[in-house]
Amino acid sequence: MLKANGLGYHYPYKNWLFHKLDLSIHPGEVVGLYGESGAGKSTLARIMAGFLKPNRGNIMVENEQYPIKGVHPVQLILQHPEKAVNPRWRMGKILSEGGIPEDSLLKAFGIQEEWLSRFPSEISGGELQRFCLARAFKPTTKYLIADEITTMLDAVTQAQIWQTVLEITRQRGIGILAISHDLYLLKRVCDRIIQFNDKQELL
Ligand SMILES: Nc1ncnc2c1ncn2[C@@H]1O[C@H](COP(=O)(O)OP(=O)(O)OP(=O)(O)O)[C@@H](O)[C@H]1O
Repeated sequence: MLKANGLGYHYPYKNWLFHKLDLSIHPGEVVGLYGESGAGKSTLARIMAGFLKPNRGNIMVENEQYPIKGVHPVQLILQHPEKAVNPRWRMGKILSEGGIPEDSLLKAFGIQEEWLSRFPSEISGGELQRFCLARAFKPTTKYLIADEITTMLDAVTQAQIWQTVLEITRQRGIGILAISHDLYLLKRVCDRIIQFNDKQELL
């Protein structure tokens, strides 16, 4: 289980974004996080993925407390995949960073051989997001934090990507925290949805 207990975070000299937040995701469960712009969703995403230390509270993944040593079992996927890749590397090198993904993953995401020799600027945003997802599904990955991962994509690509993500996570028992301000999307893909309320606490 991925479990956050009493999390609190504020940026320096700012008010608390959240101050006593409990959240748990079971293996294979898809949990939606819905909230208004600026509520603190992306900040929470970075904390859950271990990139940012909370001011209070703690997080456990499979009974191990953060910070995690070695390859992180919780992988973060961002809205803008271009921010998650080295623009000077070709896609083949980006993909194999931290281990070469299985062929079945590349096939599932429809990643074409010819894209591997291109730079990130030479493929579309949707194609780049497929690479970032394939890279995130390492053998050690247990949870995915999906922060508005299809917001910038057209409806058809959005549906294709989510279908593939859900197929893989179901097969592997991977849990997802799906963050979005698109309640319609969350209702389609999630087992349950939680939201920040006026007091910036989870309902
Ligand atoms: N590095 C930072 N330093 C100070 N304040 C920040 C920093 N990053 C974000 N903030 C502020 O913290 C608040 C929460 O930001 P965050 O990006 O987590 O919200 P969000 O719910 O993901 O919003 P959106 O849906 O618009 O992406 C915002 O008011 C934002 O301006």
